[in-house]
Amino acid sequence: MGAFYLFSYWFGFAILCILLLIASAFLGYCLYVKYIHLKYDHIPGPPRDSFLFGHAPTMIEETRSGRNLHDKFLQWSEMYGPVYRINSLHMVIIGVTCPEATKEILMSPKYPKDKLLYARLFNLFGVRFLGSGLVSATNHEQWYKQRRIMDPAFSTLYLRGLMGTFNERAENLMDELTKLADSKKEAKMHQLLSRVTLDVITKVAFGMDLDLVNNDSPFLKAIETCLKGMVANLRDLFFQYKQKNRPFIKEVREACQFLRTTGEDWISKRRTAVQNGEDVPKDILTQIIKSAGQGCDTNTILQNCNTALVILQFLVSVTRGLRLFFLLVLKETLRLYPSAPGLSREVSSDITIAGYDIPGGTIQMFDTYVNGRMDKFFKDPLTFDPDRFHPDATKPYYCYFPFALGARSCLGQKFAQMEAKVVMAKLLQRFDFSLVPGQSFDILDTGTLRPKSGVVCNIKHRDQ
Ligand code: HEM
Repeated sequence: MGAFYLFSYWFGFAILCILLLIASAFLGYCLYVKYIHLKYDHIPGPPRDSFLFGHAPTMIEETRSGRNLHDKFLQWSEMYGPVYRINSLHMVIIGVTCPEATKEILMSPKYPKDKLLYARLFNLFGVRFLGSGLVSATNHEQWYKQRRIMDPAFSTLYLRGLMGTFNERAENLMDELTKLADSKKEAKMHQLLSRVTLDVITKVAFGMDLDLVNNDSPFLKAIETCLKGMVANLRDLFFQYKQKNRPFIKEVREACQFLRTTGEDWISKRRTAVQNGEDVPKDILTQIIKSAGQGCDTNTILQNCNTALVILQFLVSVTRGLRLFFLLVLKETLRLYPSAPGLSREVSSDITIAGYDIPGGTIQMFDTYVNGRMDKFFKDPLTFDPDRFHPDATKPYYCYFPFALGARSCLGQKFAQMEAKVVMAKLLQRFDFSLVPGQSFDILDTGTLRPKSGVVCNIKHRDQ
């Protein structure tokens, strides 16, 4: 009996000590959060939803209810000025719409991509996702090594040689549209364009004939699922710990694994073929394997191929102004509907932006969607006017960056433009489009932005 009492006494004591420890750790953490608030509260910002979670509940709710989070950032930028503060736990992100700061920070390699966001792309719920590929590498040396390997495969000269493939894939889409126009059936343009985009990259980059315009492929679903998982994981720090998300997390892991093994398989077959001197397609993968030489492992190539595939879900919304001059239309479309609107950088030392002293160690966030819709940068910002980008018009000054800026700008910019040019030229020459009533210009925020109602169109042959 005595032993039992003694055990209960010590057990109770141990529990009490543990509780006290947890309480003091929590108190210490709260004090730290308070210190962070004091350190940054001279920077304007919306009222926090809660002491601990800061603005995270608002952001999670925006995402959960299907609204575009970037509209919230736009609202905050308009209310609080060129720099505003977002808190979440002990972390602070500064939203910036000051052109001088945008120029300084995005154009200089001195400010790396931030680890908080980009390191979360390394793994997705425990399965390797983008690794330290081009988009997600935060270490400059590591990034530079890879970019040097990838650059030649995305040069204008090299891409011009792939024009035949661009054309051939775009023709598949035209055939499908011809069928729809003949049978007077509606065309789900967003879906079709997503498919042709992926079709082009898998052919141009990996020499694969998936013909996604006419066939379903687990590939499409896997990429969609990974993208969804990526956004959920980025926007809600506790997403993976919530019981109700378990089935979805399992799906994401499987999708990630599927992309990885498929990519590994394609790459290792091609490496072997190149090493054996076999006749291989003159595509981007061959170019990368050759320029990487022996020093580049499958992993490095794979993580960049995965990156490219995920990125290719970015789609230009070709809903308006189809008959206007191509490049201006494309630029104006990306002003209002940028596919990848947000960028962030880590600023390790103190900096002054628009008169506000910002302590070192913060993350600065730049948003081309927000800038593009502010009337301090673009007159009547919601009016679609391609002439804003006319060569004679004043160029936007560091307030327009749909392909990012500086060294870390989009590697695939020329690729995307070339592809859009081929597809749009064919579309314009051959068909007339009218939106099916009920379609809106609303945006679906899935990390990348896309048209919410799918751009369903009635199409007619142009000569009819
Ligand atoms: C309309 C189409 C596209 C848009 C709007 C776009 C936009 C962007 C943006 C904003 C970034 C910077 C991302 C960040 O810093 O987090 C980026 C990076 C990148 N993009 Fe694109 N992109 C497009 C198409 C493509 C295509 C077709 C490819 C490849 C085939 C591609 C490959 C890349 C790569 C590899 C990076 C990382 C570059 C680096 O850090 O060195 N993109 N893109």
